[in-house]
Amino acid sequence: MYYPIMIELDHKKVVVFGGGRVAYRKCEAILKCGAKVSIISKEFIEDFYLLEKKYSDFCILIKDKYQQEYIHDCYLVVAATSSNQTNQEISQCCKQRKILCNVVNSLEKCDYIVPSMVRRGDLLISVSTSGKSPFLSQKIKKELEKKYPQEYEEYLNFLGQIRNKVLQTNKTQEEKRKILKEILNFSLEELKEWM
Ligand SMILES: C[C@@]1(CC(=O)O)C2=NC(=C\c3[nH]c(c(CCC(=O)O)c3CC(=O)O)Cc3[nH]c(c(CC(=O)O)c3CCC(=O)O)/C=C3\N/C(=C\2)[C@@H](CCC(=O)O)[C@]3(C)CC(=O)O)/[C@H]1CCC(=O)O
Ligand SMILES: NC(=O)c1ccc[n+]([C@@H]2O[C@H](COP(=O)([O-])OP(=O)(O)OC[C@H]3O[C@@H](n4cnc5c(N)ncnc54)[C@H](O)[C@@H]3O)[C@@H](O)[C@H]2O)c1
Repeated sequence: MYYPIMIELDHKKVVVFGGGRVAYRKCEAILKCGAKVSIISKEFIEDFYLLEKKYSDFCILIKDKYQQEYIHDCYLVVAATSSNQTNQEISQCCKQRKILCNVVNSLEKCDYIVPSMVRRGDLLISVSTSGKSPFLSQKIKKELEKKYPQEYEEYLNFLGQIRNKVLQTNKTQEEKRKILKEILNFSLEELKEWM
């Protein structure tokens, strides 16, 4: 059974192998979290060059085939080449160096797997099928996107502000808990009026 965690990637060094659609999806998600990403591949799809522009201080594209020297002093690795043999070598190298590696073509070789995600600011809803059906994860994600629209970002920010205020009062622990639970019965508009 998998144990879910949220990893702080800000300014951490991540190495991704592969320059296709799957590597691109992984890189985009990792770059959004503020990591420094080196991407090594024999070829890159066009979108990578836009990504390199957008995250110029955080992203470097290296046109080369896999070599183990690239796996040095890094925090996370993604093996996303189309060569099963290469992905396996990357996985082995990471094991020796005790670096966590995601292997996109082999669940068994993964030290960690990536869930499907709905982000609304600081609200993160993630879905995983433990590798059984990534398409089901994607389907459930789409359902959740409808149930939790963009407004949840502002709503959560507001709840956070109210929580800080309530925690600063000299009410009892029990009273604070009661208020923080009850405010969830109100919509953003109602809370704004109330404040
Ligand atoms: C959620 C998402 C996140 C992401 O990739 O960031 C993700 N896969 C996504 C899409 C997707 N993946 C696949 C297809 C093609 C259709 C199909 O085959 O079903 C599509 C659809 C598409 O591409 O649109 C095929 C596939 N996936 C894996 C294997 C290898 C294997 O099973 O061993 C193969 C077969 C490869 C082959 O045979 O060639 C493995 C993994 N894929 C995972 C995550 C991890 C488990 C997540 C979970 O528990 O559900 C895990 C274990 C490892 C990992 O990658 O972390 C992302 C949805 C993005 C979104 O939310 O929109
Ligand atoms: N985990 C997932 O979510 C998921 C989803 C779909 C497919 N897959 C699997 O992911 C893999 C990649 O899929 P894709 O669509 O991105 O493939 P792709 O063929 O578009 O891209 C593969 C990339 O790997 C590079 N490459 C190949 N050998 C290399 C080497 N030795 N060193 C460096 N780079 C090398 C190629 O140049 C290419 O850029 C496939 O094995 C596929 O089965 C995984």
